[in-house]
Amino acid sequence: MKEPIRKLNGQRALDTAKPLRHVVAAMILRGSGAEREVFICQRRPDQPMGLKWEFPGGKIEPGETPKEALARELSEELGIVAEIGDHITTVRHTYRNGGTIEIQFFAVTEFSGDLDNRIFQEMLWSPLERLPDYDFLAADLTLIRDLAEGKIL
Ligand SMILES: Nc1nc2c([nH]c(=O)n2[C@H]2C[C@H](O)[C@@H](COP(=O)(O)OP(=O)(O)OP(=O)(O)O)O2)c(=O)[nH]1
Repeated sequence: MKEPIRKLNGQRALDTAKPLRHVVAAMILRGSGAEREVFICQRRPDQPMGLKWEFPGGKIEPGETPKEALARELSEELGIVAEIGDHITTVRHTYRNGGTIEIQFFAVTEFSGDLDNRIFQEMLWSPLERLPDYDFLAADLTLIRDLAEGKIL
């Protein structure tokens, strides 16, 4: 590890300080009460953190508001035109590779178009209490537990 860092001209601090990545993700909801379900997606095996489950979304691009970014991601990933609803929560997480992400979660209850799998391994509707059965990305685990226990939504 020492050799490649030295080659970077002594900029070790810059090399290790990765910028915060701003991410948005959707909780697409249907049904109510005990029937309430949320739409979840599994990453492909060849992606980083492959086969983990997540909420559809992605990184905010320069010049986008969080809601604009999420609407774009849902169009690209699922082929839907979504109305981005209330902000639910924001989570910060540092992955083992040293990268920190901040994820803003929004509710989506209205959209047009059929959910079309454009990039995922698998996708499905899950009852909230069944979410802990899926192997979610580490940043999502507290949220998953809170959703399953009825503490959020
Ligand atoms: N969409 C989504 N991303 C999540 C969730 N939880 C979580 O840690 N993430 C992380 C995975 C990615 O590092 C990042 C999402 O950005 P992205 O979807 O554009 O990134 P990506 O898979 O291409 O991965 P990369 O560019 O960071 O290597 O946020 C989640 O529930 N949904």
